[in-house]
Amino acid sequence: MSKTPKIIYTLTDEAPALATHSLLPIIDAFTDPAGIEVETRDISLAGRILSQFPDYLSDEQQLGDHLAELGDLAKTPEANIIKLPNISASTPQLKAAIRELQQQGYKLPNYPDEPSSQVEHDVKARYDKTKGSAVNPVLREGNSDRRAPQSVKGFARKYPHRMGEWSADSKSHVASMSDGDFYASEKSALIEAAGNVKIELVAADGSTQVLKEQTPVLAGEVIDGSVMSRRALSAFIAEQIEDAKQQDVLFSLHLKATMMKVSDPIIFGVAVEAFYGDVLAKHAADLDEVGFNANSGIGDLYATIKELPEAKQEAVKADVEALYAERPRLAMVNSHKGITNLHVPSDVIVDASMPAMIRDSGKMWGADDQLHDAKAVIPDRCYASIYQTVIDDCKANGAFDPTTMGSVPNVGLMAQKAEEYGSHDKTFEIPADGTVRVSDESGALLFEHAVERGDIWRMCQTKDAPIQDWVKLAVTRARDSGAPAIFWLDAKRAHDAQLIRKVETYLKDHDTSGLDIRILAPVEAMKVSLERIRKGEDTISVTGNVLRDYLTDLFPIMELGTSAKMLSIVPLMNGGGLFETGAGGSAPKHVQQFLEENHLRWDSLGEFLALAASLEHLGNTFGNVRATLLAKALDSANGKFLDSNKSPSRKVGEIDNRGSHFYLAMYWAEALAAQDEDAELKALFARLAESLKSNEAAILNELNGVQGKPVDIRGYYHPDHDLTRAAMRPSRTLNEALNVVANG
Ligand SMILES: NC(=O)C1=CN([C@@H]2O[C@H](COP(=O)(O)OP(=O)(O)OC[C@H]3O[C@@H](n4cnc5c(N)ncnc54)[C@H](OP(=O)(O)O)[C@@H]3O)[C@@H](O)[C@H]2O)C=CC1
Ligand SMILES: O=C(O)CCC(=O)C(=O)O
Ligand SMILES: [Mg+2]
Repeated sequence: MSKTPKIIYTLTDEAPALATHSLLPIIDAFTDPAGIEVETRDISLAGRILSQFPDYLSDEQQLGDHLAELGDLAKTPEANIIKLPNISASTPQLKAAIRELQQQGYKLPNYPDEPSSQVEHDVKARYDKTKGSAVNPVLREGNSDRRAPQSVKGFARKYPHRMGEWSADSKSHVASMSDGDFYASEKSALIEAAGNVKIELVAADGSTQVLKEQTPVLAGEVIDGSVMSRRALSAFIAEQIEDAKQQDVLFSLHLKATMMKVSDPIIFGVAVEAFYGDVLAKHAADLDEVGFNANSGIGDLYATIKELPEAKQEAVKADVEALYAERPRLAMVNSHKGITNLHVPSDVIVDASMPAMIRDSGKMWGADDQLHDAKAVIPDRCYASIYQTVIDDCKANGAFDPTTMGSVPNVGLMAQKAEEYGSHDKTFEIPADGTVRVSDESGALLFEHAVERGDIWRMCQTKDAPIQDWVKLAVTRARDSGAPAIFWLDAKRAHDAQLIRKVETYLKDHDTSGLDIRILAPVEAMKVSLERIRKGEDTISVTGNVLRDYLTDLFPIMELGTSAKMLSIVPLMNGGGLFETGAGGSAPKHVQQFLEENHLRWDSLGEFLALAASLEHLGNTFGNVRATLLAKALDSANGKFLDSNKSPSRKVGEIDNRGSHFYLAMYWAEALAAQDEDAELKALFARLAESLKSNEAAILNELNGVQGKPVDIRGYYHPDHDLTRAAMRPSRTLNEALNVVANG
C-alpha cells in the first residue's frame, strides 16, 4: 500500500471529548516525530447537526459531513479510525443541542415535532438523521471483538473494584411480557435472490398504504418482522406498576431509547402514560396545547408547561406530587434534583443501567437517596431473560469476586447494520388496524402480521457476508485464546433458527478440530458462562447485535468495574481497522462533576488500548516500522500504567483524567527511551522521559491544583474550543515539555 500512513481520531461529545483536549496533544507529540499523521474528524452531535444545515449557516459556521466521509473511508482497506463514544441523541438531547447552538449564534431552525409544511418535513428529516444511533452503524463496517486484555484482568485482580453484597432474599427482579411482544411475533424469511422487498399495510377497510416501497436485499440475507402490541404493552406496564406497589420495590424501566431510536421511545412513552395517566388525562387539553410528548419523558412535562399560566403550572405539579403518594416508589436518576427513571428516555440505558444495578447488590436509588430492591421492567423477552439469570445466580451464590472471576469476551455480529440496529427506517407506529405484509418483487408474500393502531412493527435485516465473517472471527478467537466459544442463539426464535442453520454450515468452512464450540439459547449460555466465570474460566460469547451491546457492558462492569477498560476492535470487512475506545458511553455524570469541581474522572484506558491497536494495525498494513515501534512501546506503557494504578480517581483533588494522561506520556516516553531499534526516537524520547520524570511533582501540582472550583467552558454540546483546551491543559510544565518534542 503506497498511501501515507494516517490515523483518524474522532472528536465526539461529553467526557470523551473533554479528555481528547488533553490526550491528543500527547498523541501528536509521539506520532509527529515518527512521521505518522493523526487527523481529526468531528462526529459530535453538534457537528452532525451543523453538517446538515449549510444553507442556514454563514460560510465560517459551516461544517462538512465528516460522518459520511468516515462511513466511506470505513469501506476501504486504508481505514484506520479511532472512534470514541458519542451521544446517540434522544429527542430532548437533540432539542437541547439545537437550543445551545442557536444561543451561540447559529441560525438553525427549531425541531418541528409535528411538521406541517414541506420545509418543516425537510428540516425534521435532516434533524432525524442526527438522532439516535446515527454514528455507530455507519462506521461499523465489520463485526466486533471486545475483550479485557490479560494486563487489564491482572489490574482488576490486583486492584479489585467494589462489588455490592447480594442477599438471598433480595426482592429485585426483571419483569417482561408473556405475550404480544416482539419475541412472541417474530417471523423470518431467507432471501434467495437479490432484489427489493416492499412493506405495506392493508387496513381493515381494504385500503393499502405503502410503509416502505423498496428495501434492497441480497441473496442469502435473513429478514425478520415482529410487532409489539400497544394494548398488551399498556396492560403489562399497568400490572407491573401495581405489582411493584404490592411488593414494595422501586419501579424502574430499562430500554435503549437512544440506539433503538424509533421503537424504544414509543415504548418509553407508553410507560410514562401508564404511570402518570391520571394526571395526563386530567390536564390533557392544556398539555396538548403546549405540545407535551410522553415519548420524551415526564421531564418534557416540566419543560412544556412553562408556557402555561403560573396557576396552571402549579396545579399540574401538585397533581404529579399527589400521584407519587399513590404509585409505587420510582427508581431515581438523581434524587437531589428529583429526576426519576421516567424523566428523560436517554437517562437510563439498559446496557449500562442493568449492570450498575447488579453491581450495587441488585438495588437502585430511591427518592430518599438510599439503595432499594427494584423491579426492572424490560418489556420485550428477546434478551431480557439473561439479566434474571444473573440475578438468580447472585442470589444463590453471592456477588462475583473480581479477584478470582474469569472473563466473558464477545464476538458480536454487527456489520452492515445487522439485526435490530438497522431497523430504524423499517420501524413503524401503525396508523390503522389491519395487516402488515412484506412481499418480494414477484408479489410473493414473505411474511405478514395482524396489527392494531398504535402497535410498533419493525423489520430487521442481516446480510450473509457479515454472518460468515462473524463465524470466522469466532473460530479465530477460540483458536487464539483456547477458550470455549458459545453462540447465544435461541432455536425458539424464527430469526435465531435461521442463524443456527447458517452457523452450522459456515463452521464447516473452518478447522475447528480441538475447539469447544457450542450453540445455546441465551439463558443456557448465560448459566454455563456464569458457572465457568465463578471457577475463574473464560468463555467467549458469540452473539447477535443486541446481546453484543448488553454483554459488553455487563461482563466488563462485573469483572473490571467499568467497560472503559475494554479493548474494542472492529476488524473492517474490507481490511481496514476501526478501534473503538472501551465499551462505555459518553458519561454525562462525569461532565457534571467536571463543570462543578474541575475534576474529570473519565478513564482513558480504552483510548490508550485503541491507540496501541491502531498503531499496530498501521505498522502491519503499511509496513511502517516506526508505527510498530510506537505500538510496542505503548503496549508496555499501558502495562506499567495499569500496574502502577494511575487511573483517575473519582474524588476531587486527586489524580484525574489529565494526571492519568501525564503518566501515560511518561511511561510511553520511557519505553521508547529503553528500546534500541531506532536511535533517533530513542534520543528524542529519552529527553522527554527525563524532563517528565524530573518535573513529576510540579506537573501533578499544576494539574491537581486547579481542581475544586467550577469551570466554565460556555457550552455542553458545543463548548468553546479555546476555553476547553485551556481547562484541560492546565500544566504549563507539561505543555512546554511536549512542545520541546514537537519542535524537535
Ligand atoms: N459507543 C458509543 O458511542 C456509545 C455511546 N453511548 C452514549 O453515551 C451516553 C450515556 O450513556 P450511558 O448509558 O449513560 O452510559 P455511560 O457509559 O456514559 O455511563 C454509565 C457509567 O459508565 C461508567 N463509565 C463509562 N465510561 C467510562 C470511562 N471511560 N471512565 C470511567 N467510567 C466510565 C461510568 O460509571 P461510574 O459513574 O460508576 O463511574 C458512567 O457513569 C448516551 O448519550 C449514549 O447514547 C452509550 C454507549 C456507547
Ligand atoms: O450506538 C449507540 O447508541 C450505543 C452503542 C453501544 O452502546 C455499544 O456499541 O456498546
Ligand atoms: Mg453498549
